[in-house]
Amino acid sequence: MFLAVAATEMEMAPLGRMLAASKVPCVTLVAGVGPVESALRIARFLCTDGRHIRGIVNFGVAGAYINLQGYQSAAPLDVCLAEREIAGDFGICYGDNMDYLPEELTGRIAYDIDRSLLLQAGLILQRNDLHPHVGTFVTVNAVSGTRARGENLRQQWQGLCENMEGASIARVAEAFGLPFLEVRSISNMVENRNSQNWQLDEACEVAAGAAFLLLRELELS
Ligand SMILES: O=C(O)c1cccc(C(=O)CC[C@H]2O[C@@H](n3cnc4c(=O)[nH]cnc43)[C@H](O)[C@@H]2O)c1
Repeated sequence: MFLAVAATEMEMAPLGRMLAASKVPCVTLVAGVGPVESALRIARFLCTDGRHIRGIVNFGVAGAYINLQGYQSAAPLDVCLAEREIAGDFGICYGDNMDYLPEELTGRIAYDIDRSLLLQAGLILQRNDLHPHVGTFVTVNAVSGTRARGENLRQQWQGLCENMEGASIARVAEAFGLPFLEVRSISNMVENRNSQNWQLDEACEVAAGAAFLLLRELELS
């Protein structure tokens, strides 16, 4: 069985309904917002729950970086699959800019997603008419509240979108030797903060729908 992880009840609720209306076997966990709480709750779960877990699927909402170079960025309610996760604000902060400490001090801050699992996930979503953006997700402790900060993170990492848990969940999955996937739907653009532009409810539905498809079809593989 896969472990499906979301940060909040709001993100998990639609998946709970979809699982209840199906026979897809899956364990779910609401792991909390932010890298510390999510890593703690997942590690505790994996150490104490007796069930066999064959992989972790992290799903939920994310903020999309606005691409200034004429390339298309992800738009609200688009589906995004992580090919790489970065602990993007673990370092030295100069206003909107980040610099990073030596790896000897911090350990790795970048996590590549297993290529064959990512390919399988992309095909599953495509087959079901969801056409995911595939790219680098940046994990932050603080939601970027200015477009300038988002632009710096985007440029630094060729980032597609940001969230607050993915890199730490990838780290936990790696420590427990579990395959890891992350799928998110865009609830907001990373811009000068305007919470009226956020489409949280709709993005939670889209993200859960994508996670359900992945869980259903990966379970058969
Ligand atoms: O400010 C509010 O009123 C508010 C209400 C509900 C949720 C929030 C969040 O900040 C959600 C953070 C949550 O969602 C992910 N997320 C979504 N968009 C972003 C973003 O632009 N930057 C970072 N994280 C984002 C994140 O994974 C959290 O779990 C605010």
